Amino acid sequence: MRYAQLVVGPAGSGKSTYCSTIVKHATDTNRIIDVVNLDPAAEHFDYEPLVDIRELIHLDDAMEDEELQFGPNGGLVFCLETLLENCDWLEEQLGDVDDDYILFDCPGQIELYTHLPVMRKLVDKLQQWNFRICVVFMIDSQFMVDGAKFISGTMAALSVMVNLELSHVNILTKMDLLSKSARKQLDNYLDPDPHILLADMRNGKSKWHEKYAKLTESIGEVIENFSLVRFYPLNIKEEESIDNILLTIDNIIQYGEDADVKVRDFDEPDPEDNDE
Ligand SMILES: Nc1nc2c(ncn2[C@@H]2O[C@H](COP(=O)(O)OP(=O)(O)OP(=O)(O)O)[C@@H](O)[C@H]2O)c(=O)[nH]1
Ligand SMILES: [Mg+2]
Repeated sequence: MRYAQLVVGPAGSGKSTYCSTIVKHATDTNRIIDVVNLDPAAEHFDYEPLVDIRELIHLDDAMEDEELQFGPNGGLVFCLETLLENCDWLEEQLGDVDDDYILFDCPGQIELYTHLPVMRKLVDKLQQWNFRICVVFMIDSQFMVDGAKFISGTMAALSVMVNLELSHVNILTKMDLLSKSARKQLDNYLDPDPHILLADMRNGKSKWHEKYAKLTESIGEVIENFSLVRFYPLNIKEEESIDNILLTIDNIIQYGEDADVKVRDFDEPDPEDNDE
């Protein structure tokens, strides 16, 4: 088995920062976690990538090509499709290491995860290569501190879940930037209760909310009924917070459990061989 986190989410939500934070935490705790950069337009990140899509194709290649003439978003999709067409390259770069653990730092265009097929296809490839994958959907906590935004963020998370059909964790990033009062507000949502959300939105009493109160209510019920939509806060300034997130994801992809089995097998004395 091999292990992977597919780190996705809107532009600037903190994906690359998360990857470097996890790598550092892993190093400090004697683990090896590598990162693959899948953002063909990336300019800066604080980790040493194991594989970098830009070595295969850079966004500029797609945009500056006289025939292709892509804009930034079409260009990005083109780059990822090129990666899929060259998945032998990716497979070779990844190597074939048993029990390896890799974070895939993805681009920030949300449509890649909500409805385009390209990421889904990449996931299929990774699964063929024996990766057990957890999607890690990052969302900036600063955009989640009122009812309407929370519902909108939740719907985004849901559509990623439905499109990628994988184990899934939602992470609220940049918790260190929240004020005390914003933090309190957010706490009300962490175990999503649509009734709190709705009451909160009704307090706004805008014309729109009056008119669509029923719609909002139904959305609230969908969120509650799915109860899959749960958010884990991450404060990268607190080691314990990072540790909790990693532990949660490790459990989901069953990292360590198989290794335990292997150790046990190994320790079992072989009756045929008394030398070891
Ligand atoms: N204070 C604080 N800043 C953060 C945190 N995470 C990210 N940032 C900042 O937010 C900005 C965007 O972070 P990135 O990690 O580049 O976000 P990204 O999701 O990789 O962005 P794209 O790849 O462009 O989609 C940077 O200036 C980071 O320093 C966090 O947990 N706390
Ligand atoms: Mg990034």
